[in-house]
Amino acid sequence: MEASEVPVATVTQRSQKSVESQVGRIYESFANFPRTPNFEYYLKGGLDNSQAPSARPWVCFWNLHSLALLGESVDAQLQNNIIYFLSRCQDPNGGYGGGPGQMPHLATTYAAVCSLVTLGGHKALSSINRSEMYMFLQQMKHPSGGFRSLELYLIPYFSPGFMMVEKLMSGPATAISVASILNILDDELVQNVGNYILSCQTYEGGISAEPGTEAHGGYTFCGVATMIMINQVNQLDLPRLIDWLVFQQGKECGFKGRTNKLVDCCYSFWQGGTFALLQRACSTFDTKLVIPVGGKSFEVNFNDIGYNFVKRRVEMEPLFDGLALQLYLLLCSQEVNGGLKDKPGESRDFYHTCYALSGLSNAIMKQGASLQHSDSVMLLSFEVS
Ligand SMILES: CC(C)=CCC/C(C)=C/CC/C(C)=C/COP(=O)(O)OP(=O)(O)O
Ligand SMILES: [Zn+2]
Repeated sequence: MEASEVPVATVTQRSQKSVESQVGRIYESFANFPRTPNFEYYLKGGLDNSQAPSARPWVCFWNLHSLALLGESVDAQLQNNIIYFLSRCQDPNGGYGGGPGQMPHLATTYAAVCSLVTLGGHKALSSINRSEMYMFLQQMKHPSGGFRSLELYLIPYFSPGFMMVEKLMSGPATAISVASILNILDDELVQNVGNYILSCQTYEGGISAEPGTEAHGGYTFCGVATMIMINQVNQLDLPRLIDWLVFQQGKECGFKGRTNKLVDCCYSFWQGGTFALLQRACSTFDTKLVIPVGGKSFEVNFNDIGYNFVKRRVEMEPLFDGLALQLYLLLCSQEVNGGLKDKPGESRDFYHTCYALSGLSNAIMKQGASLQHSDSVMLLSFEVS
């Protein structure tokens, strides 16, 4: 080949190469960072506590909720052990940490409270310190309407002492549902939460973890459930939200968490459960999904949330293919030796088992049938006091 025939990279191709190598370097350095105990890390934790040392109340919740969905109970000895263990995770100033002596965190607080409510009974419920819990939730509140997950969150690999105010969508959802379950929800805690969630609804229609980021099934469930609990769900752009949601059921029949990603059994609950919430919320609108835009403020009616809401009759047609979803869950997500997994080729874990069973339970519900008590524990509240 003559020298003149050797293809010369264009300016655009050279810039593209340079960007790719920069991005490659960023990925490489991220891969070498020590993992922070963030939600995704411990969600994907393995089958035993040792792999999820900062998520032990979650391990309690995923297993208790799975057993409840299967109609099983735990024996008295195990119940006592769980109550005792969670009481050791409770901070004297309110909230629950990921293990005994760990700093309280909203996500583990939510998991601990849901575990105790699932167990039920005086001993479990009275172990929750409600007045300190209220103080803890107040401390976690941020003026933007978001909630911090931890009081101070240090990111050592940025700069020492850098303080990140973590306001992921799971913050408002866990804080508001804990307050609602414990009957300590008030106007002060609700202040600005709706605005924060509205600022997270994206151009696609789904809800993101924080403003300006990508819509995701997990955060969409959190956002919608929270808006229902604070009686502001009709402020969201619901037609657009439902449009986004229906496109998340993939051709494999399971749900994906976000556009152009792969299906994963846990979204059977996060996305499928959002349909269940919207079907109940929308059944009360006389406007049939024509939602007024802007301005109108809605009063919070704390009596119309929780178990009453979950038991509402559903008049709307199903909005996703529940039978196809059941097939995906039963044929593609089940492990031969028990447990459920994200997708074929992955291994089973407690998190996916819990949310695949929750999604399955939602998918097999008959039109108009009321939810079982155990189906509703996730984020939806009922009063315990
Ligand atoms: C109440 C509460 C605490 C709710 C949590 C909500 C929730 C499940 C958020 C999603 C976090 C998560 C595991 C994202 C997966 O990202 P990925 O990039 O690994 O997976 P993807 O490709 O499916 O998006
Ligand atoms: Zn998953």
